[in-house]
Amino acid sequence: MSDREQRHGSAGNGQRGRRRPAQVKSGSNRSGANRSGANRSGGNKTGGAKGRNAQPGARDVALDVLIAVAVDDAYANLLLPHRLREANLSREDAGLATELTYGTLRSSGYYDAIVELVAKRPIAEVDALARTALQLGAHQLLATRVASHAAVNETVNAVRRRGGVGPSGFVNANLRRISEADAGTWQARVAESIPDELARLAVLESHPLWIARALREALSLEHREDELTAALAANNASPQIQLAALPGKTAREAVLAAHPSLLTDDPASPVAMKLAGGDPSDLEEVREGVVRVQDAGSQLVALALTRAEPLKAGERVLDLCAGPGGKSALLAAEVLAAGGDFSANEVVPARAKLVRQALAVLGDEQSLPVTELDGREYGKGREQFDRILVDAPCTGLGALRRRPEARWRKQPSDVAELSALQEELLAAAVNAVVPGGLVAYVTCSPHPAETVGIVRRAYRHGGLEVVDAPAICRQLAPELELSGIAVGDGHALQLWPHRHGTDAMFLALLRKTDKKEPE
Ligand SMILES: C[S@@+](CC[C@H](N)C(=O)[O-])C[C@H]1O[C@@H](n2cnc3c(N)ncnc32)[C@H](O)[C@@H]1O
Repeated sequence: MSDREQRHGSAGNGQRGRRRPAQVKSGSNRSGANRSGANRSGGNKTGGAKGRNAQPGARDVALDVLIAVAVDDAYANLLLPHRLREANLSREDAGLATELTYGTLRSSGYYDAIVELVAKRPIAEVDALARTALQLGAHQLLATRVASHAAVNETVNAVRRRGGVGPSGFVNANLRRISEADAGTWQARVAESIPDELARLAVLESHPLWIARALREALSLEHREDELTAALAANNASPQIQLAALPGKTAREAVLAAHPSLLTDDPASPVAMKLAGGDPSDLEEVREGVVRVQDAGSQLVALALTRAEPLKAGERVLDLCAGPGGKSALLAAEVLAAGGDFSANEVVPARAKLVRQALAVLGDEQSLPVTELDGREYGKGREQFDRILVDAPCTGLGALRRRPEARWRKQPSDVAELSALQEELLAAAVNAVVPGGLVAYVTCSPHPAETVGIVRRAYRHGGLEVVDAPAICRQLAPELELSGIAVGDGHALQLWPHRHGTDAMFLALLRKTDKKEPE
């Protein structure tokens, strides 16, 4: 029976049919366990389906991608389109394979917790193929409307096609056990098995414990710890595609009017729109480069720098960490429209090339120069700027909903490494800006060590005042409910997927004062 025949229809759009579930126990890092367990399986690694002679179905494709992600650190968003093309699935089965892959990846930690309960063994002792297939089967059973018998039989068949009878027997037995209770019952059983409240929530919402703790700490800066469940849950939903109309190149209203059935306006930025469905490149304006695919939070924080006060002719604006150029395009459009000078910098040459491509519709390399320096070199020479964006390299914990496997790959040690670099980049920007000039410090992470921690240290060095970023953003996005985080003598802004429908972008706007106060 084909996937299509057996499926009663998935819950659709990446959302679960009922309640979603999740992972860990008492602080153990499932991410590490995941990979070590996977690697111990050895053998075939991602080598493809053994003895597969029929056309692969949706579950074969999903299983293939999930194993490549678990064992070979593949990126699902890169590999899946490739495998879908190879398998030549119907549109419907391609949709099912996509939902199964992303949904399983997001909730894999939770499904591991269920597998531990049914298999009565630590998940690290389950080999990679069986573990991945059990996650995939559990996802179908508990979070989609796929019929139970199809979820079990087709998943077991996919394992057989790939790995032989040994793992398929284990997968069959345990999927049958999972199928004996409904999603709510499993949720209750997993919850009962984890006494610690935060660890329980982390597992139920399928996040590593350290990330759940960091998000709770970030929310506590706004006295909103009670939003933690919503914040975690938002990372388990597929984001809607948001677009930006490039100022001076096109107007949002004109684009909205041209595509009333496809686009709606998005209140998170003055140039933002939401795409109802389909491929953004179907829009002529996207193909022309005057409308860009861009998270609305990214738009808002970039525009906060150019609109904090009116740009004057001749102002020099720098994007210090520009690759791949999303915010550069928006900033450059604003600066050129005001008669200013824009330049960008990106240390990785391949990404600097992407910045040049992103800027091409606005001007040539002479009018919009892109340098390839380590950003920490800025501020050492005499070149000065009136406004600088530091969109710092960060853990990306604010965009977990976009990369389903990312949460299992990040490590707490990444934060320490990146925060040292973030601090130096911000210091370089402060040196490179003129007295009275503005620096926007931005991360796509709400982790306090990457956000307020960095800004507070820069403020303590003296010579800065904290401009009220929430107040500026309220003017740009009056419909958003924006609270502030106290930093220095002002407030910074933290956006959230669950509250604002954007990535969790952080913004601090800093003005260099004339004289430097002693520390
Ligand atoms: C968060 S991304 C910037 C995203 C970009 N602003 C956009 O909207 O498309 C950070 C960028 O900083 C770059 N980067 C990392 N270390 C850097 C350094 N020392 N100097 C300059 N850029 C750096 C990374 O390669 C990455 O492209």
